[in-house]
Amino acid sequence: MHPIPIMPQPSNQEIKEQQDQHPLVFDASLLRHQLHIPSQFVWPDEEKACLDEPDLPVPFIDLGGFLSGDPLAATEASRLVGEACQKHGFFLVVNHGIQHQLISDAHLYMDHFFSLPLSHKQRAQRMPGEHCGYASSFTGRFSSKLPWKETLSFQYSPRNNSPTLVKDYLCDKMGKEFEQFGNVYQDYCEAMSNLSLGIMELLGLSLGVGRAYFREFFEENNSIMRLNYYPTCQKPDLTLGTGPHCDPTSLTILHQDQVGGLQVCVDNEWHSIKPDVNAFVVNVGDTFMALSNGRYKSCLHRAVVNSETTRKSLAFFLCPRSDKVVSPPCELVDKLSPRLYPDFTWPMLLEFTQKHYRADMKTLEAFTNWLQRKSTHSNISNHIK
Ligand SMILES: C=C1C[C@]23C[C@H]1CC[C@H]2[C@]1(C)CCC[C@@](C)(C(=O)O)[C@H]1[C@@H]3C(=O)O
Ligand SMILES: O=C(O)CCC(=O)C(=O)O
Ligand SMILES: [Fe+2]
Repeated sequence: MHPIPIMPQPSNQEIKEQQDQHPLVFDASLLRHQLHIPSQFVWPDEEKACLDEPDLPVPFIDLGGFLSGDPLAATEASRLVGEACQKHGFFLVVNHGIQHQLISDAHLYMDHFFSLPLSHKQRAQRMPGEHCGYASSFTGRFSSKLPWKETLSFQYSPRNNSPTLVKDYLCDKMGKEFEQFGNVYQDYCEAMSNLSLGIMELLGLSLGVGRAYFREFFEENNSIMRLNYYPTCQKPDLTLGTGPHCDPTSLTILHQDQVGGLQVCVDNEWHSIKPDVNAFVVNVGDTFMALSNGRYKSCLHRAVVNSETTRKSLAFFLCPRSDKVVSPPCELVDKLSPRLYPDFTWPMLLEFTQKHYRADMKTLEAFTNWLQRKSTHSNISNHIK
């Protein structure tokens, strides 16, 4: 019989020294057991989260009547949506028409993907400056306040442009055996895009620009789907799964699993959003805030992690087609409400968040200043020519 070699286990001090000397790799299968949290993952005191913020009692908006064409139900749903968007920019929807099976498949296939060994997931490695692909935390991208999460992101555009974009991307990166995996997310994105167009009708009604206005604006969208996977962490009060931010995108439709961890900031207080398997959390992002000329708020939120259970969320980020100019309809601009943001296109804001600025709670303000500086600069250079 051969003796089984027993590897001596490194002490926490040794782990700390090793990590301070070698480039950081977020391998969740190892890091989730470690008592020492590398300093790059430790958030400053003023941004540290409390894991059990009080639940926010938020009303569920029932979309059943609206989706089946009842005009009175549409008026009521748009009133509730409008109220929530003016106040804090997020709400929950139920009876949304998305098959329960599709949502549970989307969660199940996430488990398959993120349980793969790191090297296998890295076949889809996100490239510097790009927003799509697999990222194990953002170790090569940022050097501090790293998020305790792994993500897989991909682009989505509705059917007539590219009916198999999602599936083709995932199969191309991960191999042919990921065809079923690709089909699930292709279908999930299509369902999310349709749901978001319905919500755009409610937003249009509530803002008084008509039901069709934003639906048409977003009909051909260039959206992003992101799978967020938050491994357990031995010191969850030091870290954050996703730091405090407003989504730079237009509208986010999020499905969180039953673990809990999403928190939103309302009137300067953080609150937890209790998971509900039947509900989607919807939030306004910076691009829609600009489109509504500031009438609707881009919602400030974050995600915490815990020491017991891995958490998952599915985020669909609705974004305008690349060539659409983000400019509010004339009904939302007048003497009392002058233009708050300059015209821009989604690729300009996306590039800003991928190359110049890490998205946080001030992205839209920073982007506006950046655009204004750029335009002053180019006016000066044109003048000099
Ligand atoms: C366009 C995007 C950038 C981020 C992914 C989408 C929409 C939300 C952005 C993000 C989640 C905001 C918090 C910071 C961020 C770096 C993250 O923690 O993932 C952001 C995403 C990103 O830049 O990759
Ligand atoms: O995981 C969550 O609950 C929130 C994630 C999030 O805010 C994001 O991906 O933008
Ligand atoms: Fe977000």
